[in-house]
Amino acid sequence: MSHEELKSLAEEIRQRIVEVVLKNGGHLASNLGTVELTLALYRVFDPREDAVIWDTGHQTYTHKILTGRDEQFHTIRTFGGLSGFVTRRESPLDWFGTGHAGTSIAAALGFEKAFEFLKEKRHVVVVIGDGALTSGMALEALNQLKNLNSKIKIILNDNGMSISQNVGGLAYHLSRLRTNPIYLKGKKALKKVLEKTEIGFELEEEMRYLRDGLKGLIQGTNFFEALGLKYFGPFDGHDVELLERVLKRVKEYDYPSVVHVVTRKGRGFKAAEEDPTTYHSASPVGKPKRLSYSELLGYTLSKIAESDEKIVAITAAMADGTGLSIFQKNHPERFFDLGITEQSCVTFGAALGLQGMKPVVAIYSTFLQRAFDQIVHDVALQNAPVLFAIDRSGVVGEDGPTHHGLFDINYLLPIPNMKIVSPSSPQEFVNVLYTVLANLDGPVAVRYPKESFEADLNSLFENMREIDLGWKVVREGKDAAVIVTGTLLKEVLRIPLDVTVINALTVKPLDTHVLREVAQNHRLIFTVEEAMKIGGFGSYVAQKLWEMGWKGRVVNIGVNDHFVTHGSRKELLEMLGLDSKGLSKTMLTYIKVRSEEGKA
Ligand SMILES: Cc1ncc(C[n+]2csc(CCOP(=O)(O)OP(=O)(O)O)c2C)c(N)n1
Ligand SMILES: CC(=O)[C@@H](O)[C@H](O)COP(=O)(O)O
Ligand SMILES: [Mg+2]
Repeated sequence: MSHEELKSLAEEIRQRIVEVVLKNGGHLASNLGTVELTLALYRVFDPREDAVIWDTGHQTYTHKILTGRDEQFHTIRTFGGLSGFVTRRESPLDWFGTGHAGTSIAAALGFEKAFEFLKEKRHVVVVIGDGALTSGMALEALNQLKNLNSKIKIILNDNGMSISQNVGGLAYHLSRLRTNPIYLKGKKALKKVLEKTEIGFELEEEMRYLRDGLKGLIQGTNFFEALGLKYFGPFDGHDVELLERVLKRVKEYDYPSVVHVVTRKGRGFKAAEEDPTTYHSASPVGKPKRLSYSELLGYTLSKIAESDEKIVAITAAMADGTGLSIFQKNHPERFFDLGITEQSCVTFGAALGLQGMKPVVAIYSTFLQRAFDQIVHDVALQNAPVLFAIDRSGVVGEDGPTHHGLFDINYLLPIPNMKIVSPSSPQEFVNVLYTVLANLDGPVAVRYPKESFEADLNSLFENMREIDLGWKVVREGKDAAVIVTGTLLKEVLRIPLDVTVINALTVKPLDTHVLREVAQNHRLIFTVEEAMKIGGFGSYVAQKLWEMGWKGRVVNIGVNDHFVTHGSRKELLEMLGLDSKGLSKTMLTYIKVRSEEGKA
């Protein structure tokens, strides 16, 4: 394929991505940045033979289009359609499934060792973004490459951005490499040579020139070389021909190598180039804008922090997603973005809390999984006052199984000192934050879903007050009792059955007073939660009921023991039987059984 043909193929792919993502939603900016890089990569490495490991996996739409999924591409992120991430369920050319950042280099090392044991001759290539590179996992694995005699090739896709501006010392180092005049001069020089000669271009010499030039200019250490890796670049990541030549040469190297390529997030789509943060994870066009729980967190914390200067907020590279960018605008000196470092965020929060501050660590439920040990060892064991704002708790929708927040109740429940609260409505959410921050004396997790709603902020703040975090009986009925935690309360209240409904605001501790009363008046109790059933809220309630010596039947409703696919949140709740229709059906079945048993 000629250079011109490649260029027009890139353009065609780019247009297709824009068209589909504007309709389905998705990671537009990141994908527009990797079109040429992917084309060059697959002209040099064969993903059927060589293990190509994508970090995070949100930038792989061109990879999908080029690896046999062009026809289904229009279904991406829809229920039953292609995943928005890399998954082995979808293609053998998706070598290593991902959705969380930072796993690629450790996985690549594992593949490389396996190929050595199996005596298979394959190259192992990583594509990792500058944001993902700052995560602990990536840095830990980078540190092992030399030690393990690795030869993996790492393509560092540097666009200067995580979801928002990339932060930290490494980001600064990369920006210095990117913006140095030798690179800019070298880029022009390379271009000239390429224009003049089709063959015989000694790229290695050019690369050496760049490398040595950079070394001198940077005065001191290149981070990658200090770790014993060969560093090449930076190169223009939108120049397919140049990248192809670079990769061909690097492929032959017997060293672990980093090829630093510079790309532009949102490339070719003006709105995304100008605002890559908004277009990082774009909503479908035409979706009405409502207030989300994340934004409500940002507004509420900003408001409370006006009169409480102890409050500080911490994010792991998700300032916008968690709504903390709102807090950042209002209280910039009390906002911390530590990059993709969930573990560090939790430990940083623990220490702040132990010194009398009121840290709010806002992390998506799925990413907080990374920091389990820090929650146990640094926070709970020392009873450090930390408010965990656990966003995207429950099913998130289109991002699918790597991103659903279905395990938080289950991993937090057994931790001593930990309190867990699941508000059922925006007003309750505001009041819970207010109450918890006014009384913060140990770890408290507040979990809320990826949901939006019509809301009047003024009215929410007018009604903001300290509340009792105990359970409330919100409806009386005779056929059964339903104890529900979180925003599924609204689904339960739509059920056309004669049941008592209890809003279980706290998952831990259980409100044993209300539970005892409910147990006295009912022989059938349902628990409802948007979380895994095994080891969840329902099991905890059941355990308490047995300990009380209750003799009735308890039925736990939640997510069964399997991973949940992608689709809209509505479709998934329906599929899981967690919407009012599904809940009603399950409950009716047991109510009938119970009444038959009563007759017998
Ligand atoms: C462990 C973890 N934390 C946070 C995220 C959310 N996240 C997804 S992509 C991203 C930014 C990644 O930046 P980079 O690797 O530079 O990729 P780019 O989008 O810039 O191409 C973040 C923070 C994640 N996927 N995994
Ligand atoms: C790839 C990734 O992990 C994030 O970009 C995530 O997809 C964002 O999710 P939200 O759109 O729910 O913020
Ligand atoms: Mg980036």
